[in-house]
Amino acid sequence: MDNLIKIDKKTVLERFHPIDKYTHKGIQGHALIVGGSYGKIGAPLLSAKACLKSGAGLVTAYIPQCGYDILQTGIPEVMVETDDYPTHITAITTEANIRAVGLGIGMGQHQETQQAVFHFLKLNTLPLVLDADGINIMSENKEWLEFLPAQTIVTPHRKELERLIGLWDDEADKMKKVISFSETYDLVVVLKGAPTRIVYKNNVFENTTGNQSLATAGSGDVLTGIITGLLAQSYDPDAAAIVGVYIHGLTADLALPELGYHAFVASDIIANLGKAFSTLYE
Ligand SMILES: NC(=O)C1=CN([C@@H]2O[C@H](COP(=O)(O)OP(=O)(O)OC[C@H]3O[C@@H](n4cnc5c(N)ncnc54)[C@H](O)[C@@H]3O)[C@@H](O)[C@H]2O)[C@@H](O)CC1
Ligand SMILES: Nc1ncnc2c1ncn2[C@@H]1O[C@H](COP(=O)(O)OP(=O)(O)O)[C@@H](O)[C@H]1O
Ligand SMILES: [Mg+2]
Repeated sequence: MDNLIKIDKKTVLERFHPIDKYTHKGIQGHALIVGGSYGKIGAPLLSAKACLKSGAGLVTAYIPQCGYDILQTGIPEVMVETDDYPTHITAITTEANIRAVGLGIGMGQHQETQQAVFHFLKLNTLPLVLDADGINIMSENKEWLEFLPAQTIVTPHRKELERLIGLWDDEADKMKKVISFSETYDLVVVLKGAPTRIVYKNNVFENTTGNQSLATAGSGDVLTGIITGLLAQSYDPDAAAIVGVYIHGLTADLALPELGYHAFVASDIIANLGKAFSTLYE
């Protein structure tokens, strides 16, 4: 592919914003993570934690009631707003001062949740990351794609991509379809996999970090949190996606000597975020 740009340390440093000595949490930005359902509260927990540990100044998680104690205990630094319903999301309310939203992880696709997404999208103008059930709900209601703000980031894995754009013949056909989809709706498409590729405006970026340790539950939920955290820090959406996938993959490379391929879990991505970001200051 002739327009392919490798995401290496140099590409990332061209887009990375070191944290200013005199910043404060207001400047670092307030992110909102929306997701979770009964049995899948771990997804917004992992995502919100990763978001905060990627430099966002404040993080609020919007979850169903059943996740309240889990979130507050699992990560006390994150603020929590709960839906009126116990097991799934039925409305999505955003507070003032939110700068970026990550939506869909562990959320399920209940009919009431789909309606909540519809009403949210009709009013929302904030930068947005859509993952997991956020993507699946758009696949069920393709006419809602029109409501996505310009440069919304979507982060499908292979199966989610298939639901969103339909089947492709081969790799070249897939890339052609994704480029056309990205242009039609002005989306930054993060094609998660080995390797992860990012498609935006006819540019294709390919990540150089990461390994098979990332094939573990919740690793995509963590990526959504990282990218949303960068968006809240006012990164351009394509830059947030590029820096986010590089740092996410790097955590697995840094952890490899200690954890190997088997014992690495999504929480280890979060545990290694500090080391990964620190390499950008060397
Ligand atoms: N602890 C938690 O709360 C977790 C919640 N999760 C949530 O569970 C929901 C379902 O997500 P899933 O992705 O598991 O379900 P999906 O049904 O969307 O995707 C999984 C299916 O896709 C297939 N597949 C094919 N190629 C794939 C690829 N490259 N990567 C991943 N899968 C591929 C798998 O074999 C499987 O059949 C989402 O809302 C997600 O956020 C998961 O992230 C797991 C952890
Ligand atoms: N073999 C692999 N090599 C590199 N990265 C991988 C591999 N398998 C999975 N990943 C990464 O792990 C993440 C998995 O995301 P996803 O399937 O959404 O997980 P989940 O929904 O469980 O959170 C993606 O960022 C993907 O690129
Ligand atoms: Mg996922």
